[in-house]
Amino acid sequence: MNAPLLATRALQVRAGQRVLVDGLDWQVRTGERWALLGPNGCGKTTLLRALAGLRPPAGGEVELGGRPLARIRTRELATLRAWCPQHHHDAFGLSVLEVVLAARQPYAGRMGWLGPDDERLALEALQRCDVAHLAAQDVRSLSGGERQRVALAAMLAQATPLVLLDEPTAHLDVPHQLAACALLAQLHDQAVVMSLHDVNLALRCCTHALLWLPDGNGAPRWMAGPLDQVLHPDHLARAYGSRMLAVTLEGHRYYVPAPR
Ligand SMILES: Nc1ncnc2c1ncn2[C@@H]1O[C@H](COP(=O)(O)OP(=O)(O)OP(=O)(O)O)[C@@H](O)[C@H]1O
Repeated sequence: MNAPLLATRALQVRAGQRVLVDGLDWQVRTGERWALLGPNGCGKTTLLRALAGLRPPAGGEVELGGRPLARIRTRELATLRAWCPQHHHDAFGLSVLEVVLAARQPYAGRMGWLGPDDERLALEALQRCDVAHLAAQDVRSLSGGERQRVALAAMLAQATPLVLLDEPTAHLDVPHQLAACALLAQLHDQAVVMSLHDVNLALRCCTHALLWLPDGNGAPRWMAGPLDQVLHPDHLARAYGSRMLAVTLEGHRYYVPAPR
């Protein structure tokens, strides 16, 4: 088994007075795709931001490639992990190609110049995300789904060993959700951690899951492991407070909420 790329040790994450994650010991390896699952407000985004190095943990540590995240400088960090947030705020009228090229900036030479290879990689990424035809368009004019696919293209262009995505399929229509899943499933040389609301998408494109479970009193527990161990109907019912039925259609397993 290869060494963990991302590891947390006794990780604690808080938001205000709330403890969202407590004592999390967890490891992510290259080739694995983890779904972060749990109800609204359980802490998926806050945990992802802590893993990305965008907020300090309240306790414990995050390690990337065996090094404490806090000791990795910003520029190097940008070559090690890509962060694809849930919301995109575009302040300037950059073209779509310029936005994706910005993801190549960590690899720029001393003068900050990008080369023809960077442009080729950016264009390839746009093509893989079905937005090459928008390359010259002002990023502020895109639809929600188009903007999301441009963000995925930027993530591909950044070419980092670790990819962290917050609800990457939000805003996408069903064919593009499936295409995004297929794309992420091809990233065999990278590790992927993504928050998702759709358990069935997780079943389709992930190998592992980290599932929020309520704890009667005190901090919640996050259950980590291979998908088929974690995504059990009983666990999902505890997490979401709603009974789930497992069905098999054309050889694929799906979960549907039971009628109340
Ligand atoms: N500074 C803060 N002070 C108090 N509470 C906060 C603060 N920041 C975030 N929270 C709360 O922390 C909780 C976790 O938020 P987070 O965005 O991580 O949840 P999430 O699981 O990603 O939710 P969703 O599925 O709705 O996107 C929320 O209840 C949020 O209101």
